Amino acid sequence: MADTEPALAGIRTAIDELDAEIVGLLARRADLVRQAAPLKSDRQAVRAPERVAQVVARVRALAGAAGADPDLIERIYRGMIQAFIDMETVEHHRVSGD
Ligand SMILES: C=C(O[C@@H]1C=C(C(=O)O)C=C[C@H]1O)C(=O)O
Repeated sequence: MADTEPALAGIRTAIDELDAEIVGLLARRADLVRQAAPLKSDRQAVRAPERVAQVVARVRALAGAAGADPDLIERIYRGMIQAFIDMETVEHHRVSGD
């Protein structure tokens, strides 16, 4: 069997480069989500399920256009948004005491 190590190393280098971009984008997204916290009335408003549905529908369409699997992208987004909701809930409690 051919030596697969160089190919795997190349893939991992490319993944590392993308992760640097993704983390930068996630930091910007987290900052925006944090700014939304004081604008919400209560915990239900923090969760905003109708907005989550809107975001998921939009990224599924973007995934399709980009040649990615919409189901995979939805799973990633639902996990990410839940983490942001947890963070926003802590921030909402901090600023409103609710
Ligand atoms: C940032 C918001 O708050 C929450 C986080 C969302 C997100 O990460 O996209 C979407 C809706 C809310 O669950 C918002 O209401 O827009």
